[in-house]
Amino acid sequence: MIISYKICTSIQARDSSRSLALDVARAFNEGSDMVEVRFDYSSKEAINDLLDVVMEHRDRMIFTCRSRDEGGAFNGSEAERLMVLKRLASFRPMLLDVEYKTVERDEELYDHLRALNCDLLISYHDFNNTPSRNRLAEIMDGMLKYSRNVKIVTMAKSVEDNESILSLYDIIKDKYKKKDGIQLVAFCMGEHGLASRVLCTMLGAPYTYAALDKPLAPSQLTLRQMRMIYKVMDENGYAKSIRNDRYTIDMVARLIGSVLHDMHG
Ligand SMILES: O=C1C[C@@](O)(C(=O)O)C[C@@H](O)[C@@H]1O
Repeated sequence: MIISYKICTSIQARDSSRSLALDVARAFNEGSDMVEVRFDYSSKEAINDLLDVVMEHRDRMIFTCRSRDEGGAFNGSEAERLMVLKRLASFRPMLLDVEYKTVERDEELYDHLRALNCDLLISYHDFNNTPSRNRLAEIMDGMLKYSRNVKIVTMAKSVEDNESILSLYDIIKDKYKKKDGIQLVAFCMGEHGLASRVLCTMLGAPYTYAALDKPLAPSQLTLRQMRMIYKVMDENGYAKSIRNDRYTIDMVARLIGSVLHDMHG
């Protein structure tokens, strides 16, 4: 395999620890490199039991409890959500995903999480549109003050939005040094953004996201679909010709369409 890519499968932690354990096992068996556990789908009472069953894999896991205003499903107050985040951090997963907006407005939370020595993934989600390239770069610079691990996921309204979001990888290369160790995951959601979900890892993202079955975000592909798309790209020698331009994005979008068609047809 020439194309190097990693996939993080997003899993909803609902209240049954047994089904969470089964889903996690399935994701790893089906070739997922990492798992994102979405604790915003569980009640706060269930969290300890759920943590028990994922503990052994925590060094390959991203934990999060996403706020409702960034696409999450948490059913308690904001104070309760912050308590959950602190609890999750105390288990020291590979990364704890916390929204940029949350750490920006709550320095105390940020200091607390840092004091627990938990590596943070600072995230930004926009479910309405994709800001301009300049605005995306500004957002990313602000996020980098909090962690070297950052994630920006926005809604694509047009094919051009893929180019905007993927331009962040060039900015990282031009503006920062390798030794800064910045790990950026940036892609678009929505049907128009599918190519960026696949291309991001080929342009510098350490991993992309996939669903186990049902998508947890607009147009999230499944782990099986993602793996098949990369396999076909590899077999057809795509690695050589990958750039962030309209031609590549259209080519990859067409390939995704035909792979999905063949898988379901
Ligand atoms: O930020 C992301 C990416 C995502 O929104 C997606 O579109 O694949 C899925 C979320 O679970 C994850 O936290």
